[in-house]
Amino acid sequence: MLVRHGDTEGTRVESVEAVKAKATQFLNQLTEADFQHCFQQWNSRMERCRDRQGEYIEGDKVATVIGCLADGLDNKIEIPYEVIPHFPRSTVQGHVGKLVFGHITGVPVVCMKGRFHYYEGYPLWKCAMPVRVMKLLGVTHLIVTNAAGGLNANYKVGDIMLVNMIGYGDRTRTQAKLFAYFKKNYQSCSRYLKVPGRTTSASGPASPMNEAYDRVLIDEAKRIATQLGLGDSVHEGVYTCLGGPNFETVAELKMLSMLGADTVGMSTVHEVITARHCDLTVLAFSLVTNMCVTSYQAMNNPNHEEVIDVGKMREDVLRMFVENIVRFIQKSKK
Ligand SMILES: O=P(O)(O)O[C@H]1O[C@H](CO)[C@@H](O)[C@H]1O
Ligand code: HPA
Repeated sequence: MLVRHGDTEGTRVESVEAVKAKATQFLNQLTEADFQHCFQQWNSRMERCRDRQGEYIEGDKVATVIGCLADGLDNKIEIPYEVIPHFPRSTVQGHVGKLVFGHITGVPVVCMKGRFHYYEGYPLWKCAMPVRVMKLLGVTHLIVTNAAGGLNANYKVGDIMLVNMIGYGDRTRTQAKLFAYFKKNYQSCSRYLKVPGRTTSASGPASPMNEAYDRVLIDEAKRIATQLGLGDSVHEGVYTCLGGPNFETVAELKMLSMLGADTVGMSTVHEVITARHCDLTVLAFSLVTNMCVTSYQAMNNPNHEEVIDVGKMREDVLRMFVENIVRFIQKSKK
């Protein structure tokens, strides 16, 4: 919910109607050109955005991209994507298509019920546009979730994998190679996103995407997992995004596996690139909804219904997990 949070006047929550009116008015001011401009001249644009934002939003917000969580928010306000000017529409089965504002343990959050995928026909910049909107609304942290196929043989259906594309000690050489491979893709991805290219020296540690996934949040999420008794089912690994909408072939999965990927899906990467570009702190995790089939003989192909079912099955765990993470973010800001 767009609330004045921890402000000096002691007003924690405005009336729901007042907040809704302001949010709608604010979103109505945004034009497609605004978003295009955001991508092209980010720095100066952000100054203006900050000014606008200051008109009615103060304090810190947390955003999550996790559908089920939206249902349990306190003081919920739902804004269907259709009423938000220039917003894409959800076309994927199981993706409802609403921005939901509310609170998690007293912390103001905005959730997306339904995200946008490249395979729906949207350009990547448009798939990631909600992240820009969140930034404009004052969001500071983005918790991105996805349903994904498990490539790592140690994973099981229902497990959680905290995304850590690269770096940090326990990476293998294969994963370092994978990063080099992805770095190239980031650069071409950036072009689609209309983000000014980020160049890196051949040998340098380089791209800001190295720290895309916040180390403090990853470590805290692991600690929370242990505390919640989820220890064995929570991992840290490499997420890969392919274009979809088809599930991957055995050959593709073998290749990804050899490159060191641990989960595979069809989202998240462009959202995270965008979030980092507008300086949001990011935590991302995959829910392993199916194990990838890497044998031509296997008969158990993945399907979207299975993905939705496993998502539902793990809803309570995900909610608990995210609530604790949000609580930590809030505490760490004080
Ligand atoms: O990445 P999210 O949106 O969680 O969804 C995943 O699940 C769908 C496949 O069933 C694909 O859209 C894939 O990307
Ligand atoms: O196996 C998968 N592949 C791609 N995307 C997915 N989303 C859920 N499972 C999968």
